[in-house]
Amino acid sequence: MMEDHDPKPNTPPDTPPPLPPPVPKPQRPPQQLNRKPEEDVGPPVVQIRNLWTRFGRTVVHQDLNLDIYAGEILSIVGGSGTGKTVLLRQMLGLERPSSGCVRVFGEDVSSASPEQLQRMRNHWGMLFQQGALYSALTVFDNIALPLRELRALPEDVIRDAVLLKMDMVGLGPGDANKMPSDLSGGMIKRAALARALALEPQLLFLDEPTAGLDPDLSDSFVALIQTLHSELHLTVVMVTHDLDTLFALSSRIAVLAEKHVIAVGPSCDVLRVPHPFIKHFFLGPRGQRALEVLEERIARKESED
Ligand SMILES: Nc1ncnc2c1ncn2[C@@H]1O[C@H](COP(=O)(O)OP(=O)(O)OP(=O)(O)O)[C@@H](O)[C@H]1O
Repeated sequence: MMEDHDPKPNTPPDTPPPLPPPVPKPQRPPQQLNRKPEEDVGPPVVQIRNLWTRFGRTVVHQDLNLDIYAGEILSIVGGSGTGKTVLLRQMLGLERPSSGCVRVFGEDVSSASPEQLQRMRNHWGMLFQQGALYSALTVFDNIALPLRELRALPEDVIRDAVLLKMDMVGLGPGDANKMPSDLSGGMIKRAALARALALEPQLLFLDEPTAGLDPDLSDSFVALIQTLHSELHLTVVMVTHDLDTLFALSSRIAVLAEKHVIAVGPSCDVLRVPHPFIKHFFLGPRGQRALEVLEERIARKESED
């Protein structure tokens, strides 16, 4: 999708023109990757414009721009300290940028009042890496919390909604009264995902969703996210260091380096950007292994289709 359209030579089919000598493709400057997917996907769900973040004299983001479109899974990657978490927190309205703006569903999160933010948050869900569940509440009460906070729903409606969400993430009614300390790592993630989905959000934020899971649990959690993403028509914004998760889930990847987004696009396009971080992150031994797994998955899917 990233290449410009080559004009077709206007010659009759029986007289093919001689093949020109191969011309090396010019390297695209990375910022040219920063454009929307080709299909008509409407206005961005998340729009970040000219964003600067400073902590004292430290500049973390410098004139950062990023658009996230409906229905995609956009993953943010970058080296340690490049500001991925801060950016996620700014999208959630938990931190304000020093300047610039972050719009979610067209509303400016960066200047919203606490009341406006609360209303906006009812349209998105968050799965945090840590502190996923309240340890003093049962699984049921953790998932019911966002519904109860609305102060508008009767308990029987809440009960049905919670059990439905538990079923969606693969938890049974027998898990409802368990405490978080009784759950395995994979079940904690599933319960936290159920809570993130409690208000039926259109937008889901995931911070390191598979961190701390062993490879099998990680694979099944990735498969669950894939299923929910397509069944619920979610837009997903994810921060992850895990290359298997990244390649398996991402529609597009945004790479943070040098204080801004140096490339954003499908993984195959981002991998071609000649930047030292991209080479190091994606094309080292870990990246090669994850790519091989991805290629196997694609080949398997193609042969099934
Ligand atoms: N409240 C704060 N006050 C001062 N500096 C901060 C604050 N929050 C974040 N930072 C700094 O901003 C930079 C970006 O932090 P952030 O946590 O977003 O990085 P990250 O890309 O998520 O890193 P990692 O991959 O290691 O989690 C870091 O240098 C961090 O120390």
